[in-house]
Amino acid sequence: MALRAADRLKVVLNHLDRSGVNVRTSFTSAQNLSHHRPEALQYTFDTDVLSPEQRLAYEEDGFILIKNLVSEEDINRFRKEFERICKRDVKIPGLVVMRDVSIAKSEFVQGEKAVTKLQDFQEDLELFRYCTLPQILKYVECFTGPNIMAMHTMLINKPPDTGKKTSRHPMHQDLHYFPFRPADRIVCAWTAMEKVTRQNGCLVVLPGTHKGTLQEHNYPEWEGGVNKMYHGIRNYNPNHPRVHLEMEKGDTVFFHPLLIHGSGMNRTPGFRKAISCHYASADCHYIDVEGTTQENISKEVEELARKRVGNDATISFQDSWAVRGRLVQGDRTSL
Ligand SMILES: CCCC(=O)SCCNC(=O)CCNC(=O)[C@H](O)C(C)(C)COP(=O)(O)OP(=O)(O)OC[C@H]1O[C@@H](n2cnc3c(N)ncnc32)[C@H](O)[C@@H]1OP(=O)(O)O
Ligand SMILES: Nc1ncnc2c1ncn2[C@@H]1O[C@H](COP(=O)(O)OP(=O)(O)OP(=O)(O)O)[C@@H](O)[C@H]1O
Ligand SMILES: O=C(O)CCC(=O)C(=O)O
Ligand SMILES: [Fe+2]
Ligand SMILES: [Mg+2]
Repeated sequence: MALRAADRLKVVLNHLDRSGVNVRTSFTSAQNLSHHRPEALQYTFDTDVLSPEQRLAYEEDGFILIKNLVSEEDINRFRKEFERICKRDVKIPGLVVMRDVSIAKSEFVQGEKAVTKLQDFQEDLELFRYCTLPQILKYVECFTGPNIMAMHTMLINKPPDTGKKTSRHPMHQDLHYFPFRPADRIVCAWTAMEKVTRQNGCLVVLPGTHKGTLQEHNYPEWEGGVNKMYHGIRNYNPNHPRVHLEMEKGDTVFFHPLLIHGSGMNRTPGFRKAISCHYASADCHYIDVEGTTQENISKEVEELARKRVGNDATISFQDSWAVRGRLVQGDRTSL
């Protein structure tokens, strides 16, 4: 019988360990992204944080769940700040408050009940504290190396579904939104702000899909509507094995930007909150997405930027990321 890939990797590791070859990728190679790394471990660095089993699991699955990583106290503080923002007690530069499409386009609902997502909270000192938590960065470093940029921040407040199924997030790869590479030096940290279950629309992931390529994305043809920029994979295969990531408050999943994921609708009367940050190595570089599958999202982002800042200034897709990115560890070498 064929060995599972994870078992194959274990065999490779054991063999290399016994033969005295150093298989533990070091920060020396992390700093130089083009440096040769053993093929056995392509996605992680050894920083004495992930066990060999955890590294193999991430290599194999493209995600790893760490239980109880963020304290109750911190999460309660993030929740308070979210409430302050929704009540408009604070005005944060650059922050986007997004309402669910089915609510925004029909009823008039005020306050946090209308808010589906906060995006770009990098200027909010309290929420941005999430991105700098040492226990998060300790893990992030295993994927990005030591120079770390917080590139994209979100607080997701998945509302009870209105009946139109708009609370779903279609299956996608986050890399679709990012004009920087290499993909393996990007990681998302996603922390449950309360218990998340299949009932309230937990994350759904397709393990191993991080080993594939970036797929074509566009708006799914959903009768009840789709939220702005919620692109989904065009040829989504509903038969691929799925994992529902049920998590407790404070549990954190780290996942690769090519991992196909989404979330189902919220069938409960409560809101399902999560806070997340996408990190990238500061050594990553911007790419031109013209003529690629990312051209549609880049046009959409540039269009939205034009609406916000007016026609005179042009903000490119790449610029939109460069202005939001914040250094959280090491040196801002490139991004
Ligand atoms: C790894 C990354 C993965 C992702 O980030 S996926 C999601 C990324 N999504 C985004 O970045 C979207 C950010 N959202 C926004 O920019 C804003 O919320 C958005 C959609 C422009 C609305 O801005 P507002 O300031 O609320 O503007 P507004 O109330 O005047 O509405 C303007 C027009 O937009 C519509 N709208 C509002 N919320 C929407 C929604 N959720 N989905 C789709 N359309 C929506 C609204 O009906 C209005 O349309 P119209 O002009 O009247 O036809
Ligand atoms: N046609 C589709 N195209 C893209 N993504 C889809 C499609 N249908 C569902 N999804 C996505 O698949 C994931 C799972 O959706 P689903 O509604 O089945 O949730 P679920 O939590 O698995 O619920 P259930 O318990 O009913 O299976 C979500 O990310 C959802 O948005
Ligand atoms: O919290 C969720 O439902 C998933 C959100 C997500 O994957 C995203 O915004 O990229
Ligand atoms: Fe995502
Ligand atoms: Mg389902």
